Amino acid sequence: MILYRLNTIGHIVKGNSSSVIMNQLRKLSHLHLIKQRAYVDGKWVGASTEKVFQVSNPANGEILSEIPDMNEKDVEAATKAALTAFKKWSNIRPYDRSKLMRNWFDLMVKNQETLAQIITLEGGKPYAESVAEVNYGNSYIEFYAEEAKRINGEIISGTQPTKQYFVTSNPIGVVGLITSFNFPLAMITRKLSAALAAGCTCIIKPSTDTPLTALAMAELAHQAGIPKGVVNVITGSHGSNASIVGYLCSNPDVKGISFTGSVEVGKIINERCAPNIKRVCLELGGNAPFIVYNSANVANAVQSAISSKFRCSGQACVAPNRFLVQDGIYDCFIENLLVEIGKLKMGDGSHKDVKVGPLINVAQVEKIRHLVEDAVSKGANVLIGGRKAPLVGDLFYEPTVITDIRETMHIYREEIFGPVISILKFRTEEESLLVANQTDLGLAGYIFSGDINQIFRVSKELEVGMVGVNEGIISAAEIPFGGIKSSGIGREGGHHGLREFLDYKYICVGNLN
Ligand SMILES: NC(=O)c1ccc[n+]([C@@H]2O[C@H](COP(=O)([O-])OP(=O)(O)OC[C@H]3O[C@@H](n4cnc5c(N)ncnc54)[C@H](O)[C@@H]3O)[C@@H](O)[C@H]2O)c1
Ligand SMILES: O=C[C@H](O)CS(=O)(=O)O
Repeated sequence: MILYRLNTIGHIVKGNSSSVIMNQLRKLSHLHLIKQRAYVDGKWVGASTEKVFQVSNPANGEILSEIPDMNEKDVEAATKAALTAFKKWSNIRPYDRSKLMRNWFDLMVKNQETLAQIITLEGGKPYAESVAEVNYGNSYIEFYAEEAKRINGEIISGTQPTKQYFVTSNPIGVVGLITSFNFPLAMITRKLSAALAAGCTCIIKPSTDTPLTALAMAELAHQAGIPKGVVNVITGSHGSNASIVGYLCSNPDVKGISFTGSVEVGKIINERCAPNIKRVCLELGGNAPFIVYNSANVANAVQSAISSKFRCSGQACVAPNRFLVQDGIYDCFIENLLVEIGKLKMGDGSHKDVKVGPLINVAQVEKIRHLVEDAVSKGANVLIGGRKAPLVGDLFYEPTVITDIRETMHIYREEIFGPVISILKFRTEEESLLVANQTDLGLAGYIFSGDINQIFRVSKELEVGMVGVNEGIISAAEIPFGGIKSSGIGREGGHHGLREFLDYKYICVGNLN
């Protein structure tokens, strides 16, 4: 049988690359969680067409694996499996759901190193960041394994003596979970854990660029005893995503879609779900302002800038996108920032001293290049970086600081999603708020100030879903993560995240005496 392999740039190459791939897999053989099949109805399966696509390491282009390039027929099979499983999963005792989720959590913790290696291999982020992501992602499983036991109803005391009012919370049914490339474990557990706790069954469509982590997680869910059909993972190439996700959006048996990704694709999904009035939760792009006032602790502001900006090489939805620095501490902030950026080492994330890895693909690198070149052509100044790093690898862009940003520049309004700090100087608080809110996105925002009155004033006025005050890393399993405006609909994490997968049912018992 000649295997047709659709590689990531869409060309069909005939089957003699299997030796390359098997050699690569042999090198990874200790990574027992690297899969070459998708996971449907408790079984490891290929695509009905036998098509595959390749997953590569963005640090060096090495092929890591070939996995199924699936289509609507494959998604239909997964949907049927999830529908069958829902009847039982939604009716087992919450304590039993909780126990199975706890089993999965324990296996995810036990396999932390292998999971982190897979994240670094397919996503490129430094290994230490991958370990942090595994811990962060696992905290959602732990949190919702507990929440599963506390999904209670209500008894409402009414004004009518012959009636008694009850409210129950019930799982919405089969849900589609579609996730982005940048946090391939945490973006899944943030949705999947809440959905499982609520009693829903799931069809996961991970990013085409980083699917291996999802498949590894499915293996551990299988080992944990989570029943067949409860968790399903469908994989697809860039050319297959629209049909796979379109099927999930339009099939009335799928009662909700939880999507993490770009605003552009989020809008497509929202439109596709509208005809069925399907529940949607959209976690979309950001354009976070990072405002440093004259009263700020500059050392803390600089360290926070580095930690929040260069996480995943700047490819984080909550990464600061526009740095607004007040005139009184501008020079001090810039001077200290350049010193710290000069310490950052770029390279393959599997090397322990690397702090900045590659971007995920050529499109991302070219987007960054265009944003910087456009800004420079309109008067911006590059203080450090500002160029690709071909000597390190095709997908590397140097950590960059660019100043004198103006409204006419694309970098002023667009989500950068790369290792580029763009800085504007401002004079007054009013000016900072005007610039900060001058975007149709509203996910996160950051304030660095020593004035408590200013902190509360600005926090109130910032048009975002989440505010970091004197802190650059704000995500946690207990909090309602999400944004406003075009950054999305709904929340993930905390008890708020459960509500995305639950419906209320009101029961009125009358004729009582
Ligand atoms: N708000 C959040 O919680 C959050 C978290 C992470 C990333 N993001 C955002 O995600 C974006 C980066 O992630 P990305 O590049 O993976 O996003 P993306 O929108 O390109 O892809 C997201 C998912 O949709 C799939 N997809 C791509 N094109 C599709 C199409 N036409 N139809 C159906 N599905 C399609 C992808 O395979 C992936 O699984 C950034 O904008 C970032 O801000 C937001
Ligand atoms: O990219 C977006 C993620 O949600 C970032 S975080 O790890 O949740 O902060």
